[in-house]
Amino acid sequence: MNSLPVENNKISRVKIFAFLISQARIRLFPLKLYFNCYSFYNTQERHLHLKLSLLHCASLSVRMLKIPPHQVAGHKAGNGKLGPLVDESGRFYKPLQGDERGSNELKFYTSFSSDTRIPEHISKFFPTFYGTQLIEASDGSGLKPHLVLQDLSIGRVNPSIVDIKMGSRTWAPEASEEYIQKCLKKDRETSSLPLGFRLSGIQIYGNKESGYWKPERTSMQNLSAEKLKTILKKFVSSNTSRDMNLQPDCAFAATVYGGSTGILSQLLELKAWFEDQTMYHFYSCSILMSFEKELALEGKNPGGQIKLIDFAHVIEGKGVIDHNFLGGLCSLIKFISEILTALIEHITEVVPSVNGVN
Ligand SMILES: Nc1ncnc2c1ncn2[C@@H]1O[C@H](COP(=O)(O)OP(=O)(O)OP(=O)(O)O)[C@@H](O)[C@H]1O
Ligand SMILES: O=P(O)(O)O[C@@H]1[C@H](O)[C@H](O)[C@@H](OP(=O)(O)O)[C@H](OP(=O)(O)O)[C@H]1O
Repeated sequence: MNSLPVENNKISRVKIFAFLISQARIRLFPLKLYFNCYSFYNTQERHLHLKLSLLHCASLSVRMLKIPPHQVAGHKAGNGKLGPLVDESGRFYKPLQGDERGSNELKFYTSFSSDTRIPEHISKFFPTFYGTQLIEASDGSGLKPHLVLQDLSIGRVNPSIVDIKMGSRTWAPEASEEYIQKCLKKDRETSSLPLGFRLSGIQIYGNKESGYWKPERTSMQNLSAEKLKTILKKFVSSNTSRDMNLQPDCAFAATVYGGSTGILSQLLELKAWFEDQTMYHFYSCSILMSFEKELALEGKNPGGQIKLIDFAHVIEGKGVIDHNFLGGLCSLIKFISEILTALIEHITEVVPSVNGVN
């Protein structure tokens, strides 16, 4: 788009007035304005009009930024802290951390989003990357660069979400000795080392009355295999958030974890790629698992999905399989498969006796 050459193209006061009026009614979609309104504008004036309208809309959307309502882990905005923000159009703004974590995550998104070697059935597991943008930081420190990502919770009303930090080891070989020691300690003290992943944060929707069950994050990180399986069962159970201490009934396991489009199927698709790809090593990356329980309650598809997030510690794979991530993924798949197998065994035990066969 060319900018308006002032000498050749004087804009009359009437036109400027008309433009200002249109700005007062700016809720109209700018393209509609561009094509339908003010036919007395010439092309260059219309281009200028469109540019200003878009700028105005951008500033409106910036004003509507808010703290993500469904964030379960990581650095959080609020109380003067720096954290991600979302807008109503479905964008998630993650502040670029000032050190190499920020530059590394930006490097990853830039390279991955234009990497033609990534098949579409794999890129769908990653948030869409829209570049970076300077926006007012949540800690009040002024304009700061943010990664602009697809908001994975957009359209969800009451999502159940779990952030699963993958791998027995959460540090990349290039990290500083101090950082390695910090991570080593945490990996040893949590389920990361023995089980290949840890639950970084979780929220489980109960029902309208009881709302969410959102336990203290640290209480979810060092679970034994048995307790971890119970949490993954609770995730897909009909228990309200007040009766989470009761035995989970796995009422929605089949529709959320099972089926041809369910979470297990998606995990297996991801595993097949990890068994082959040697381009990246995803240290400290998370799988975000979510679904909408109310849809399951209504007998509809609850939209179980997995997405990969947090790429601050991703490094080049240099032709080597990412055994660290793959090991964690196989372990997670085993947990979910066992939950589904137990469900099938339970049904085959119960159904014949109901029919009087046994
Ligand atoms: N694209 C996204 N859309 C919606 N929610 C997201 C998105 N990315 C992250 N989140 C939410 O934010 C949380 C933290 O994300 P992320 O791990 O990227 O942040 P972080 O501050 O780097 O975390 P950490 O401190 O663990 O390194 C996730 O658990 C999830 O709830
Ligand atoms: O070292 P970094 O890159 O700055 O970020 C930390 C890292 O992602 C840890 O894995 C995370 O622990 P979790 O397993 O709890 O997510 C920790 O959260 P914490 O500060 O809340 O412990 C983060 O601060």
